[in-house]
Amino acid sequence: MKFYGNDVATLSPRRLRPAFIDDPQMASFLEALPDGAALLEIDGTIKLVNTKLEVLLNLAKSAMVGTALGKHVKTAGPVMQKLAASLQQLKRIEVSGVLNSQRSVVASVSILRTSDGGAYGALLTMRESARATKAPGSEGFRFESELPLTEVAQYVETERLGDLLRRASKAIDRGSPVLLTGDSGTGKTEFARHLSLRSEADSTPFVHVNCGMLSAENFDIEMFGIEPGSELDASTRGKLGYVEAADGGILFLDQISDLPHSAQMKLVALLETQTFSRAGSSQRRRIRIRLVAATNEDLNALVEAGKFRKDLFYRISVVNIPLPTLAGDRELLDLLIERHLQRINQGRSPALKLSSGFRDRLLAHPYPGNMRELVNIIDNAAAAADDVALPEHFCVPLEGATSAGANPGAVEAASGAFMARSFKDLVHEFETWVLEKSIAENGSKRSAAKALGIDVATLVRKTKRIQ
Ligand SMILES: Nc1ncnc2c1ncn2[C@@H]1O[C@H](COP(=O)(O)OP(=O)(O)OP(=O)(O)O)[C@@H](O)[C@H]1O
Repeated sequence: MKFYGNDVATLSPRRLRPAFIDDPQMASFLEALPDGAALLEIDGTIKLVNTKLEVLLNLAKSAMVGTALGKHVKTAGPVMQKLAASLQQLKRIEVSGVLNSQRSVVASVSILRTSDGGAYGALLTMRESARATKAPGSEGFRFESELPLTEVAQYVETERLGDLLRRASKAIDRGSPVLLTGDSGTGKTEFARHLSLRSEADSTPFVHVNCGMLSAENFDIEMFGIEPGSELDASTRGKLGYVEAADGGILFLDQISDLPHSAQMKLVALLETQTFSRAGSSQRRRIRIRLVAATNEDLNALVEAGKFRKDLFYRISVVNIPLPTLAGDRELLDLLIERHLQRINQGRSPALKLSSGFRDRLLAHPYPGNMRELVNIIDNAAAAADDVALPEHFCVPLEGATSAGANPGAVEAASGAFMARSFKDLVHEFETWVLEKSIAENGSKRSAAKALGIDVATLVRKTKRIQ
């Protein structure tokens, strides 16, 4: 009989009991869970959803209940595809990945079974994650979840950016490296993240490495990890390197021109062989990574000057994607202003409006800091204005810091003493003053970088020069 019972369960899957789903205690149980959660039939139909899941997926309950999990793959992204596939096979799964909303999540599907083993439903859970629970804790690794939700911009895609994205994802899908070039703040990092979502490649993982934070000494350990139990392994658990963490996905090498020379050579070997050894082990491991590199330097000039290896340059610059400056792209500027305003107003009452005077200033500004600068200017105005941003709320990061009397260079300039100094020294002194002041005022390098509208890796690199 039992055998028969199991057989019936296989032929005609059991279902969640309606009384179970309709019981208000069940809904309150789901609400009490610390994660986003949904109760599913084993055919994937969503029966109950808690509020946390609605927020994570940015989908209303009414849009989910009664529909198939697989229907939401487009909205949510490949994470959902994996969950739906594992449910079809009645397998438990835990996956991490990035939703289309750019939130990094850990999600699971657990099969609910009766005591005789028959599956009658499934529980889906999802929570926002530090993507690298499996990756090393190091300053050079930017955990996706370190970006607070409010800081993750909705990606704005102009026709030009769309073309570039298509070109780059084709290259990635062919297995070719992609080099993103463009001034600071032109959106290279954001572009790389979107590339990982669009590419046919498995979009998880996406490992973002700030090369400016890798030294020649720590390169092997950070990139290749430590073999568990080897003499280098203090913890006995080993350490996962960036390369291994990126296996099957994208390794994003940001500010690649900052890689130490010896490390450049090791990177060439990695790209040529697609193999590596963990520190403390001689065993070669094969990996499949897609490389996206970014720089705001002129790599050609660095090669000429002997500061960047030619062989690495040729390896990474197969497909070059130049990102436009904001000042040179009016469509991008208009779209960014509207989207950023919408985003700010989502949690704001009364909503912020831009006066025509403020808007004129936004349109006329040259944006040396590109998109990052625009975001800062609007955020500053949102903090200063009540409901209308007026021209006096237009404040450019650093503009205030250059007023006479505020910094040593300005004091010397006023007294004429600066004439005796080289331009380079004066600029260096001013930069040192700005960086130190900002770090002291903001409490950390990361917050200082944000306040100054520069990348944290750039700030770290510049402060290294000061020491
Ligand atoms: N297409 C986009 N739509 C909306 N916001 C964007 C877009 N691209 C970039 N941003 C925002 O602009 C800012 C700068 O982007 P990002 O960090 O990607 O620039 P970057 O070129 O990598 O800078 P750096 O060279 O200094 O590292 C970020 O706040 C980012 O969220």
